[in-house]
Amino acid sequence: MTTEQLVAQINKKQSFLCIGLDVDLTKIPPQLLETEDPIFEFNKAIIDATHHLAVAYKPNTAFYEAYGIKGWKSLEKTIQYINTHYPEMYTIADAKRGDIGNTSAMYAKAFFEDLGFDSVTVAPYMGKDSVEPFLSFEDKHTIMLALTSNEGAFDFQTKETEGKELYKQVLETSTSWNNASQLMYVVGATKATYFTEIRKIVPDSFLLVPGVGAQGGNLQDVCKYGMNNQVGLLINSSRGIIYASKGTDFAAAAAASALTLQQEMQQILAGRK
Ligand SMILES: O=c1ccn([C@@H]2O[C@H](COP(=O)(O)O)[C@@H](O)[C@H]2O)c(=O)[nH]1
Repeated sequence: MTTEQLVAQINKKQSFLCIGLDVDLTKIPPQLLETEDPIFEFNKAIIDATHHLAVAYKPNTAFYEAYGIKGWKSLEKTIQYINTHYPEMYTIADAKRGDIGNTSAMYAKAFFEDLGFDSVTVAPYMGKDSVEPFLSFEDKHTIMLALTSNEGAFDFQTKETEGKELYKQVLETSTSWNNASQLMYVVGATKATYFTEIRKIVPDSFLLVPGVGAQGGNLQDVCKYGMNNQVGLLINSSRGIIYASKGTDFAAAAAASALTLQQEMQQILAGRK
């Protein structure tokens, strides 16, 4: 999916919500555990109930890899289900990959070609030659960690070297890489006050923003400081939506939780006019 197609979906749905599909078998309704593929059945119900309220789905691969081959199969079935039934949805493999060039090329092939995701998250620590193999795929985005939502972000990302914080160096340097227009960046919702500085460096880029909901990030603040004239934000909530209820009403409860965020987003979008 191109950036233009993503922006068109945001305008059409009046939503820039990304729903995180982080399936933990200890948290899903017990009756699903009796099915052959509980992870997929859970995802399918959530997707069918929420696709009209969101523009993106983000399975974090850790939640699938944790269950071995069965988990990877569930991930494959989930992305195939989205691509077949809701091809307008933007998909993010939250895998945080990145390695020497030839290895990164294989990661890119796995997520873009084999699984068919629109984008993948990548760690910037190994630099340009570890990220560019992802960027060489047409109409695919590479979402690089910039300033993460966790407390540990302050261990390295905000530390200064040569008078500049590391996350700013990551942002600035990456803008010169081949196909940099296909980069997006992860910035945590818990770091709302940093968005002004980030927008000075990457005014036009999309930012994937996790941390709303369970981690306590504030949607209004993120939008106030981080929104650009194309919206430029994908706000992710995982646990806050998919575990809204553990009962048989889990999909309806997820939809209600997604609706609350979508309505808040619609109001914010209306306020920009
Ligand atoms: O800085 C980051 C980068 C990634 N994540 C991931 O996003 C979701 C957040 O889940 P919630 O349940 O809404 O807290 C999860 O997959 C994280 O691994 C992040 O939180 N922060």
